[in-house]
Amino acid sequence: MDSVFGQNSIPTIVIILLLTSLISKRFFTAAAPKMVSQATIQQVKGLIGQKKLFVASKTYCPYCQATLKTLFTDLKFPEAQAVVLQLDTSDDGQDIQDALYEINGQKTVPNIYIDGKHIGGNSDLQQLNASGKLQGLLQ
Ligand SMILES: N[C@@H](CCC(=O)N[C@@H](CS)C(=O)NCC(=O)O)C(=O)O
Repeated sequence: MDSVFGQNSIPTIVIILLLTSLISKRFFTAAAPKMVSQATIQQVKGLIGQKKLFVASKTYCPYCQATLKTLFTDLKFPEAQAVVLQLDTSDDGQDIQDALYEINGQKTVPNIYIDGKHIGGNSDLQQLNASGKLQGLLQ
């Protein structure tokens, strides 16, 4: 019985499969996060644990400004107890952002930690503040 694909169907199917595989590999490779060295990941983990508060920020980011205002202006958290990194103005900012993504799966800034515990972004911080829990965490 003839195949529904007709003659030469097998080579055609093989070529289609190969092309599909090549195209999808290209897409998935482009979407995959950049590889970060273990050394950078360890360095960033060190920065996260260095002080009570860690914020990875960008100077132009309105969510970061809101977070910094809440922490340092409204709640008067002492700047000396915080590590605040401005990723867009530092040479290794992109590496740090990639490492943070590897560590906690968050791609955006601000990327906030308190006592080495991942808080999340600005919306998470504002929720904690609105619920009255943030001040306790910062004590
Ligand atoms: N829902 C997030 C929004 C944060 C956000 O969108 N940040 C932007 C900068 S303003 C960002 O990180 N964009 C990607 C990037 O800069 O790599 C939050 O509340 O923190």
